[in-house]
Amino acid sequence: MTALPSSLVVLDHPLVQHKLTRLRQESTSTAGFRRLTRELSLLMCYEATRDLSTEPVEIQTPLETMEGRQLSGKKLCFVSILRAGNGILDGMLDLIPAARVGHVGLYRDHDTLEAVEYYMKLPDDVADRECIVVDPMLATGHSAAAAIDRIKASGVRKIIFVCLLAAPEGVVCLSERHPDVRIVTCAVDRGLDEKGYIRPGLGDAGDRLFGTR
Ligand SMILES: O=P(O)(O)OC[C@H]1O[C@H](OP(=O)(O)OP(=O)(O)O)[C@H](O)[C@@H]1O
Ligand SMILES: O=c1cc[nH]c(=O)[nH]1
Ligand SMILES: [Mg+2]
Repeated sequence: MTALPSSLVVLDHPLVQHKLTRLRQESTSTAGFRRLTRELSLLMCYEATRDLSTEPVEIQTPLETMEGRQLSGKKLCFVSILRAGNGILDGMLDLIPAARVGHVGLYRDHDTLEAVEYYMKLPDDVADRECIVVDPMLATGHSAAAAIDRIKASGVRKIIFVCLLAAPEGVVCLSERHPDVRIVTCAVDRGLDEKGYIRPGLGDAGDRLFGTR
């Protein structure tokens, strides 16, 4: 059994596990897969943002004034790893609609399993923001590690990586290349097969989200 790092958070909440099980099922339709991904994204966003800083704010309730709390500092930036990351992005933006968004376009070379970059656009002031990087799958970890290399090169200091499913190999790879990055996921599966797919997994997340296969 691979030793998993302390930077890993696995959401063992019953709602998360129920929805993840439905998501994995081959019989789940494209529409169902999208809806479940969105719902799981809300729950993952809740966990990923638990350390955001807040500040006091005086407000008026219908009955009296009180001191509430509001988020402080610069707003968040979500970074979606294209294309499957966009399925998670939708749910995250439901919860934090004012967040900025960056995109890193990567695909896995089928033979080498290395990440190949084809697009990159981050907000100009991304270096002043905390980034939550989203991609449904952490398989070998090459895509996530390459995306985070590029985001760090833009000066970002705090990054959290959020995915639906992880393989132990991907968790180890990402935490070795980026030990400072917290990983939030719904499950860590058994491992990778010879084609680099997560087993038992859920198949190709991009194809299931967008109905391309
Ligand atoms: O950890 P890794 O081994 O790098 O694999 C994970 C990557 O594979 C999938 O993307 P894919 O290359 O299928 O692109 P897509 O999102 O366009 O389908 C997935 O969405 C991740 O980005
Ligand atoms: O199992 C896997 C591995 C990488 N990408 C996917 O979409 N699924
Ligand atoms: Mg894919």
